[in-house]
Amino acid sequence: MSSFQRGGDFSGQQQQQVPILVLKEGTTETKGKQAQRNNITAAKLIAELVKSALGPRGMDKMLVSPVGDVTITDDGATILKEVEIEHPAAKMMVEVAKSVDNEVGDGTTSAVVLAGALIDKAEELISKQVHPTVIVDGYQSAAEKAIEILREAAIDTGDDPASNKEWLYKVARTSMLSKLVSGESEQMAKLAVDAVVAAAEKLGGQYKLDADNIKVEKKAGGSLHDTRLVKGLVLDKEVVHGGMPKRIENAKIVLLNAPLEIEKTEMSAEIRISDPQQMQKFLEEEDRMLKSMVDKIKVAGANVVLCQKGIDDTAQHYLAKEGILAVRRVKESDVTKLARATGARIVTNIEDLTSDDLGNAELVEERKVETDKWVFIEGCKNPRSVSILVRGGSQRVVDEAERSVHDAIMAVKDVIEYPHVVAGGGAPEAFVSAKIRDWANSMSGRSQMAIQKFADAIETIPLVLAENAGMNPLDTQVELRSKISGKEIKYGIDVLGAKVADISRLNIYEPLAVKEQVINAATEAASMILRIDEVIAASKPKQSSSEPKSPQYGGGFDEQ
Ligand SMILES: Nc1ncnc2c1ncn2[C@@H]1O[C@H](COP(=O)(O)OP(=O)(O)O)[C@@H](O)[C@H]1O
Ligand SMILES: [Mg+2]
Repeated sequence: MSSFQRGGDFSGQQQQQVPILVLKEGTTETKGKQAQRNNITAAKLIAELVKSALGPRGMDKMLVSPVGDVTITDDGATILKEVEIEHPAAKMMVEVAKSVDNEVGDGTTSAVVLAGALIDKAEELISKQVHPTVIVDGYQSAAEKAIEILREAAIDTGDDPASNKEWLYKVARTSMLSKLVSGESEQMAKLAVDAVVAAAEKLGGQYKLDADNIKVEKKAGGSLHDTRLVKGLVLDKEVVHGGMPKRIENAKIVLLNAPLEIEKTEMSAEIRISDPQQMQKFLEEEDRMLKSMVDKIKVAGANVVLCQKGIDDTAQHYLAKEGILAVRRVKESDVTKLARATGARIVTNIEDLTSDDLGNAELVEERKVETDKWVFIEGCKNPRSVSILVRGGSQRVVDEAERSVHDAIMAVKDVIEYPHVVAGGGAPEAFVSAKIRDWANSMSGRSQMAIQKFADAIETIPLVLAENAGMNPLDTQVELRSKISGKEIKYGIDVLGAKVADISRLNIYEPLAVKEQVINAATEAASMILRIDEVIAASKPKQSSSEPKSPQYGGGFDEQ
C-alpha cells in the first residue's frame, strides 16, 4: 500500500516537482496483483463460510450477535446478514445473496458458492497469465449458454399451475427439506402452496403474486404441527377493553390513523380553575368530545375499530357500551394490509368518517394464542389476503420455520409466475457442466479455457452437496460424469441417501427461475470482483468520543 501522491508530470503548467495531492490524505490504494489477490481471497472466504450449509445435509451455523442474541440457521442469506463483514469484495458477495433473495427468495447459498467457485477457477487462469477480461467474457457467454441449456431441458408445468398443485407442492417441499423443519415439510409445504394459490392473482392469463398479500406471524409454543393457514389477517394485539364483544360476525370495520383521545396541545398550556363547577364543566367537555367521536363511528355503522394510535379510557368505555370491538396501536404495516384486505379506507380525521370508509370481514374474533390474545380478521372482502400462523416448540424453531415458510412461498411464487421447473440435487448443474464442456470443445483460444472453467465451477454445486452428505467428492465426480447423457436432467446427488441417483424419481424439484437467477447473480458478482485491479480506500473518519462509529463499516445488509 502506498499513499496516493503523484508528481505533476502530466501537465505543462506544473514545472516544479511539487507533488499534486489528488486524493485526500490518509487514502490508501492497493493496485494490480495485490488488489486482485486480496479480493479473490476475501470472496473465496465468504463462499467457504456458507459452503457447509448447502443442501438438506448442510450444517447449521450458530450466530451470536454483539448483544448475545443467538440465531441458528443454515440459510445463506441469514448467515451473511448476521455476520459483520468489512472487506469490500466480501461485501459484494453478500450483495449476491441479497439480490437472489430479493428476486427469487431461494438459492442464496448456491449463488454464493457458485460465485466463490467461479472466482477460484479464475485464479488458476490468472496465474497462467490469462487476462481477467478474457475470463469475464468467457464466463458471460458460458452463463448465457447455461441458461439456454436449462431452458431447453426444463419441465413446463403448464399455463395454470394453480389448478394442478402437484408441481407447486413438490417445489415447496424441496425448499423446506433443507431446513430445520424438514420433518414437518409435508404439512408446511401444503400450507405454503395453499397460501400462494389463495393469494395469487390471474391477470391477462398470467399469475402474479404480491407477497404482501401473505402475512407470516409467528408465536413460540405448541408444535410445528399447529401451524395454520388463516384466510385473513392476524393481529398480535388484544381487544382493548374487557367489556367489549370478543366476536363480531359480519364486521364493518373502521381503520383509524388518528388517536381516539383528546389531543394535548403542543405548547404547555395552563388552565386555572377557580371553582369546582368549572372543573366539572371541563371534564364534561372532554367527555362530550370523546363521546361524539364514538357517535361518529356508531352513526357510520361500524362495529369494529382498528386504530393505529391510542384509545382513551373514556372512549373505550363508550365503544364498549355501543358493543363495538376495538383494537389500539395496530402496526402501520398491518393497517396497510387491512385496508387492502377489508376494502376499508384509512381515516385520518374522524370528523370525515362516513359509511363509505368502512371495510368488511365475515368474522373478527379475539382468540387465545398461548398466553396472548390475538385478533383474527377472517373472510375478508379481498380473499387474497391470507396469513400463516407459525407455531413451534421454541422461539428458535419458529424463527427458522418462518424463514423456511418464506423460502417455500417464494419458490411457489416463482413457479406460478414462470411455470418451469428442473430436478434438484445438483442435477441441473451437473447437466449444464457436461453440456458446456462439450460446447467448449468446439471452440478454440483463450475464451475456451474460461468456458471450461465455468463448467468446472458449476459442477461445484453437486460436489458440495455430496461432500455435505458425507460422500467422497472425487468418486462422486467420476460417477456423476459417467452417468450424464441424453437431453434430460436426471442424475444428481440424492443427499439423504448419500448416493448419485436419478433425482427426478425422488420428486425433488426446483423453480427454473431460481437456477437462472443463481447463475446470473453469481456470474455478475464474480465478473465484478475479477475486473477490479485497484482498490482506493478512503481513510476511516477519526473517532472522537463524541462521534459515533459510522454504520457503513458494519454488515452488508440493511441494518434493522
Ligand atoms: N432432498 C434433497 N436431495 C438432494 N438435494 C436436495 C434435496 N433438497 C434440496 N436439495 C438441493 O439443495 C440445494 C439447496 O440447498 P439450500 O440449503 O436450500 O441452499 P439455497 O440457499 O441455495 O437454496 C439445491 O441444489 C437443492 O436441489
Ligand atoms: Mg433453499
